Amino acid sequence: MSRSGCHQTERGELRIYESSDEVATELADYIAELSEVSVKERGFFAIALSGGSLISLMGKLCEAPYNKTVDWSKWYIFWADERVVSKNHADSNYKLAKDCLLSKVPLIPSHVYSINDSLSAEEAAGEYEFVLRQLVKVRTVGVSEISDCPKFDLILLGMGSDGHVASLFPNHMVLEEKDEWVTFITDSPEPPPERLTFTLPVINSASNVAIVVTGSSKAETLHLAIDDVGRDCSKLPARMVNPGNGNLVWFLDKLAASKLEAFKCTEK
Ligand SMILES: O=C(O)[C@H](O)[C@@H](O)[C@H](O)[C@H](O)COP(=O)(O)O
Repeated sequence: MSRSGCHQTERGELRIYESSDEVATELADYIAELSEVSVKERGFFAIALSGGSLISLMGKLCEAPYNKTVDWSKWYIFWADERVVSKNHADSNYKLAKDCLLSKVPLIPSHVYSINDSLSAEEAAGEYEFVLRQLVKVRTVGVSEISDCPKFDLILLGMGSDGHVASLFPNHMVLEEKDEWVTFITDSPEPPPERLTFTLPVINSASNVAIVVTGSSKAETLHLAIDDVGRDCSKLPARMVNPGNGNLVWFLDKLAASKLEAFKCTEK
């Protein structure tokens, strides 16, 4: 029996693939499908991106058939986290997404909501939240039924080997933030130190959250984020992603999934 495949667990749906190439293809299918459903149902597709390897995997969306079949004019693009650097800096998540995807598909430029890079971290977080509040009022971004938070059609996250998602790092006090939608940190354990990030209430109010993880260096942390390991991992950021009224899907390659119960038990 192939150890790849889908597994429904209490921590969401696990989709495990042979290679990161396969992850990229399936991820593109999944995003294109959600875009079609959201545009049909709401007239918009509000998607939030992160940084890291997930963005190059999304590059498949520039290729056929997606470049022609996706209704790019209905996409509204946001960032679940951003580094406080200028937009043309190598560390900018906006630049990464622009180079890998956004500049290669026919998006409407005014639908791309990048973070203001001329402000301090605190000011930029406040401004981004203000912008989101306006878009929620007019329902370009949906509104959650369970909180006063925005309800993104899709939030895409990667996971660091320490278990961070977006710029929510283990043991950081922003994990406790309940009121703000967008917050900032100035002491990121990974450079650059200043970052903006969606808070957990916003991530957990989305209709769909996908966490994309590849490579063996993430296997042990992924095991802690997904399996019951007999010790308290409830404060691991990746384990705190739990969209109450939405769907959580993990896109994994075999290397990242190698220590998961769901993966190992198909061997027996
Ligand atoms: O801006 C960031 O740093 C990211 O949003 C961050 O959360 C990233 O997604 C993970 O660190 C995984 O990155 P990799 O997949 O490249 O390891």
